Amino acid sequence: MHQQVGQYDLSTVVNKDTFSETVEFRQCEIEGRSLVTKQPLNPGDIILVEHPQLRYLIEPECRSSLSPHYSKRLWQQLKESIQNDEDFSPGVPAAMLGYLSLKEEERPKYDFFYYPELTEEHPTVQLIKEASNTVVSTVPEFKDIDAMDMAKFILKIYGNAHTVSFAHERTTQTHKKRKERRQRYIPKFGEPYDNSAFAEERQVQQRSMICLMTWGSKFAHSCAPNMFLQYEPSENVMVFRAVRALEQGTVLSFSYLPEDDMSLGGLVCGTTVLRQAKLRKFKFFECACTRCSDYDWSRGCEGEIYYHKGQWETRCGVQQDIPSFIGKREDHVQKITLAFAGLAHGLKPVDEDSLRMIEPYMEDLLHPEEEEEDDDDEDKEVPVPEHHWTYGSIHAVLSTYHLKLFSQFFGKGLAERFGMTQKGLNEAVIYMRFLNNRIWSCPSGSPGNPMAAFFAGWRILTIVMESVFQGTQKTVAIRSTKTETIPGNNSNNKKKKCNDDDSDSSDDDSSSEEEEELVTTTELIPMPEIWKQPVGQIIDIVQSEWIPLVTQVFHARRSPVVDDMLQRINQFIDRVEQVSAL
Ligand SMILES: C[S@@+](CC[C@H](N)C(=O)[O-])C[C@H]1O[C@@H](n2cnc3c(N)ncnc32)[C@H](O)[C@@H]1O
Repeated sequence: MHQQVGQYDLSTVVNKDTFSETVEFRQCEIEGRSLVTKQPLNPGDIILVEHPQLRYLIEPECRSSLSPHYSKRLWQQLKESIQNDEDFSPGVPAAMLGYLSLKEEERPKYDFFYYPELTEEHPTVQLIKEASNTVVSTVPEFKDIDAMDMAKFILKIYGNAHTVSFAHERTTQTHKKRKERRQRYIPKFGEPYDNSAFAEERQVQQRSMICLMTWGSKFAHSCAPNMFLQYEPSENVMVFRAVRALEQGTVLSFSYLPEDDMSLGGLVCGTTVLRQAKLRKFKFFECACTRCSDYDWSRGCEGEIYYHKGQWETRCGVQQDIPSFIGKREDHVQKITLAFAGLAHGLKPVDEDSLRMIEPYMEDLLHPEEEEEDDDDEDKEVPVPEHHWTYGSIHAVLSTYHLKLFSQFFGKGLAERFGMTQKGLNEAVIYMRFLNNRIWSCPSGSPGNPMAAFFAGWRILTIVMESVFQGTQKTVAIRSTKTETIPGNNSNNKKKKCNDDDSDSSDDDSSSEEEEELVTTTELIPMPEIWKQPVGQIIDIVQSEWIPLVTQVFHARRSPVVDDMLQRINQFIDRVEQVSAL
């Protein structure tokens, strides 16, 4: 089967011509029906721009065009139908509301979507069937619904839809005032670089929405995908771009696991076992992508032993200490690292006790204390291997702790006295190198996931940038006289004059005080010598790898979010250059 996409409905596709020229619809051996390139493509080429066929909020809070049937009572009843499984709350209730909003005549459109057979012994299939039966027999709004048709619809959502997060700004009185204050500051101090204080003040919440795409759902999944997808809320379109050069006849893929997940790369940076478990549970298939078929590089096995398809393979001899990390202890370390990452990155509130534990706990994972010789060798703790993904996450958490959390809780002065910034910068270098060596590309030479590595690294880079900005400037208060605000006058000279006046304040003429006001301004100060090496190493990675990749991938169609990221990186590099010259 080689079919032209034009034989089907292209009404949701924005770039109909290029989409039809670029891809064809084929039955592939591993991935089933898929979209395959009809011609060679370059990184950044736009493959598909598509409006969702259906979209709704995952967690609605009021009745709106995105959830026309919402009511507090109904939502509660639907949630109760799946109360035994946390993983599915609120995905299933939201899909049920989505089904309720479908018009009868729209239903045939959903025949084009793949779903697993209802007879499958798959736990998700069973759960969705049971929940649908319960709701139809107990909730009045659903009494005329065919339970099995709704179950099929929910399975189609799970199997095919995309979850997109978008910024949602809350506008309460306080926030309005804060916004105004921020606007007043911008002309004085410039745009803040993710100054998280401002980010919190703005109260921009991330909301999640389900988008079902007619054609976007036909692409295969890969953990080392050849496309990157991004939702653009301003146009309500999903954009699929090539991330590397592709030959004619290549199966197009994106990652069904979110790559722009900023919680340190999430699953895409995790082990094959974790990624496959998630895809099995929510997408109903065993992933057979190149990264899942390769050795499991994120398990930290190098040189001698490889974890491959559930068992150890050796080339030359056995290294006992590496496998001993896999298993119970590995699971434990993963859980702890992820919990701390959640705290460190503001996903959960951090209490002081956990904060105090972060550093010693992470250090102990990296360098476990030597235990007394024991008969029971099996329980002997080994350091987290250098190439295990949790090793990367541990350094990301430590970097965040040193650069941000410590000073937030115990004060900036103390942090500086303890050399926290330098420690944090060193940790950031280790993490960013880890991402580039392990996730960006696979050590076997097969492609990795550079976009996921970029987004995971961005989380740390913003913290690094913020620390360097803060550490290379100081705020000084100066007196300024209103009468001196002559257009075209050099403001620096003006400030200098005021300072000079200040130094001789004993001679101040008190009659002029009425005309003076206190103004704050920032002055650049040199970067501490010991920061220079890690900051230079970070800039090397960003300049040699990150900027070229992102610029290439987004060149044909710009993205406001990515433009903003690049602009902030460039401002950071400029700042480092400026203060180096001081
Ligand atoms: C969203 S659908 C993709 C379109 C689907 N092939 C169809 O016929 O409509 C996802 C399904 O495609 C197949 N698939 C996609 N990527 C795969 C992969 N990396 N390994 C194995 N199967 C894959 C699986 O059957 C999966 O359930």
